[in-house]
Amino acid sequence: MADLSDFAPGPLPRDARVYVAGHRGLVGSAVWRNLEREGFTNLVGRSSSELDLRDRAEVDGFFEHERPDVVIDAAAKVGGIVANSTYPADFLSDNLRIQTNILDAAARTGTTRLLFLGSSCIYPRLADQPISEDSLLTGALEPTNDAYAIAKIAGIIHVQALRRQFGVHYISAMPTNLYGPGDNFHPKNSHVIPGMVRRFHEARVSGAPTVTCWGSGRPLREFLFVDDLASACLFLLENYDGPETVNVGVGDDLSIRDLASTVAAVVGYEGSIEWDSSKPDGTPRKLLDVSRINSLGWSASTGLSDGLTAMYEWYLAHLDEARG
Ligand SMILES: NC(=O)C1=CN([C@@H]2O[C@H](COP(=O)(O)OP(=O)(O)OC[C@H]3O[C@@H](n4cnc5c(N)ncnc54)[C@H](OP(=O)(O)O)[C@@H]3O)[C@@H](O)[C@H]2O)C=CC1
Ligand SMILES: C[C@H]1O[C@H](OP(=O)(O)OP(=O)(O)OC[C@H]2O[C@@H](n3cnc4c(=O)[nH]c(N)nc43)[C@H](O)[C@@H]2O)[C@@H](O)[C@@H](O)C1=O
Repeated sequence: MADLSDFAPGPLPRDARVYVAGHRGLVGSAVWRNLEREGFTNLVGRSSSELDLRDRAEVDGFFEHERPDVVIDAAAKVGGIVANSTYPADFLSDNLRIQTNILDAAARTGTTRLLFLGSSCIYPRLADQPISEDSLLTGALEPTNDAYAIAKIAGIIHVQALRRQFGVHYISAMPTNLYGPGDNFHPKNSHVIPGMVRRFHEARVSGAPTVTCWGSGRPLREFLFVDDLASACLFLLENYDGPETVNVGVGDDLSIRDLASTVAAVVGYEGSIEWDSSKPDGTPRKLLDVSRINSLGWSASTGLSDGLTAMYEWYLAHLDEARG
């Protein structure tokens, strides 16, 4: 294994020991697939039942034993707008513990490269659009996910602090809203795209004349296909070594109302769509400025309709698994 203690842009050795935290989740499974495709031969993963990342002693023991060279942290308590507003204490506490345990253990046991994943909800609710990385900590957060956002902001600062104190090559990236194969299709706790895919699919199959979606349909959101994020993760580990976080998105957005029509078309649902205004809208707009990652040489490659089609094919092939 080559010495990775000095950063130089370029391919990581394919025999580097890479720990993908959260390797069974939406992001972690895509990262794992991409690393295998790229020829990595020494991957490490643990499910939450094998290793509870909230438990500091367990995490210390795991790192002492496995001593990964590279860590991609895609483990977190994750959910859509309703899950975030219903369980804020869990989103704050679980995520602070998971990321703190991983970051401290990695630095202590000699992990040389690490990528921490946050989320675009770390930025102020009314940040200027598109949202640049410099908007961090310049205004009040969106209340439906402030607890989760504060945990993720702590992760960014923790990465910066470890770089300053120990000189490690750890970085962070902030993805926009994601979707893809292996998503969470829970009817209440999921994000908007898997929630809609499931609802429109079930309505088409049952012949229901109406599907009800949440909120006003007016908020604007940007959506990144998860395999594109997986390629960005490897790209950043191989090409970026700075304290500032890096946004990962596609650079354009659409209204939730237009998203609903697009998902309905992909699924083949032809009934009407109604809106439940008792459900929260969340932040009015969340479009990332992706010029930093674009100027480094990476951009997203999967369009929304292609990504949704691939996701729906996966859903149809994994109906039992997807319904939990
Ligand atoms: N989905 C999205 O739209 C977005 C996600 N992100 C970020 O991407 C990352 C991954 O999210 P995503 O893949 O969607 O989430 P998922 O819920 O699909 O996956 C999360 C993973 O974390 C693991 N995990 C959770 N709690 C624990 C624990 N206590 N101990 C060990 N492992 C645990 C789970 O393991 P297991 O399956 O074994 O239980 C699971 O594999 C997160 O940091 C998230 O904030 C950022 C922006 C948007
Ligand atoms: C990734 C991101 O995810 C969350 O923030 P969010 O962007 O608000 O994400 P969401 O996907 O849940 O909703 C987007 C919009 O869509 C509307 N909407 C319509 N119908 C459904 C629906 O069926 N399900 C859901 N979930 N939303 C729906 C919904 O009312 C909202 O206006 C945060 O937890 C945050 O922490 C975070 O990081």
